[in-house]
Amino acid sequence: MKELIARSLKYQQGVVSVLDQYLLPHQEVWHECRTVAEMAELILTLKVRGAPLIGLAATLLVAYLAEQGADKAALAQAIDELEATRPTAVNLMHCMGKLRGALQATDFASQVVATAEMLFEEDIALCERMANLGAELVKQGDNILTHCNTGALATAGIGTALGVIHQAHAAGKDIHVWVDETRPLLQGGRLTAYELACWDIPYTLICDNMAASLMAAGKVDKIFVGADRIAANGDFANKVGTYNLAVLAKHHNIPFYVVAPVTTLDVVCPNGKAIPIEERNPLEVTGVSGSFGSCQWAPQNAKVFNPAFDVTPAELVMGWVLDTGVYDQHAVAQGALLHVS
Ligand SMILES: CSC[C@H]1O[C@H](OP(=O)(O)O)[C@H](O)[C@@H]1O
Repeated sequence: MKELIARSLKYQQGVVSVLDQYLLPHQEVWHECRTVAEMAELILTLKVRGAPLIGLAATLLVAYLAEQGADKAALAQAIDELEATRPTAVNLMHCMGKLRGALQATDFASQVVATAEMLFEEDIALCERMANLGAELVKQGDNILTHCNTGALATAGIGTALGVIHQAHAAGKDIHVWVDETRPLLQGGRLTAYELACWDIPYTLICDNMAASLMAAGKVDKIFVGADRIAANGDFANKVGTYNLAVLAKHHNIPFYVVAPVTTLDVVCPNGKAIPIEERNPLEVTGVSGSFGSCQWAPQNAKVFNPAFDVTPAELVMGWVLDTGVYDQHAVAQGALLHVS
């Protein structure tokens, strides 16, 4: 496999390495990964996270095993086990499906490696196209609100929603970003703030419960978020708290955009009700972020509801920014997303 390098994932000197996103922004720790169990643990604990990145990390691990001489049955099992790690992000299913196709070839090992290289390099190009298309929607001086983390850490390229923000800034549009901290794991406060600081993009960090009053005060011009799965009718799943923003945006008449590559589309999924929502460990809610559950602040044995995602109905979305174009509510209602992937 050729050398492949992204912000939080790389294949270099014959090994797959991932940046531990749970420890960012205060520690940059890379983990070498040589087994399915190691990669599964990294994904399950969100050391490796972000819908596109999850799929690519799992893919590189399978390609590494293929190069190490794993047989077809072992590779098929690796694909199944990695696909089961996180049920909502369809990019993982997309990548694993492509690898299953490669396994059908006589020269399956080289086909798996070639597929991994293609998917990795494809994501870089998809991010570039989304960033350019989405940046056209940003006006000079816009105050943009975003949720969770959708930057270079979550993809092999510049990111999805944060890629749009990066490109708009690079085009000199003098923007400011409101960053939702994104409870409970603080992907916004820890990772998006970190990426925007690295890019010298002005931002202000807020708690998730502060977005409403900012919108009411007229301080939010547009909202850009990522997605983990977009259904055929345009309903989409994204980090929990996204639906809140969409309802508030509708109430305050603020343009609300979803930014995602076509690999996030699931046209077999008819609508948002059919998207599986991952529920996670209660300790993520009751513990201090980064303490791995060790520093608990909630009452002992508190009953906890911890869905990692929520679903936003298509009617709350002004536009879907995909790498193939920007689709408005009319186009999506006409089934435009069915003919994209
Ligand atoms: C371009 S990342 C898309 C998506 O993934 C994140 O979820 P997680 O941090 O749990 O992997 C978040 O929902 C982002 O919007």
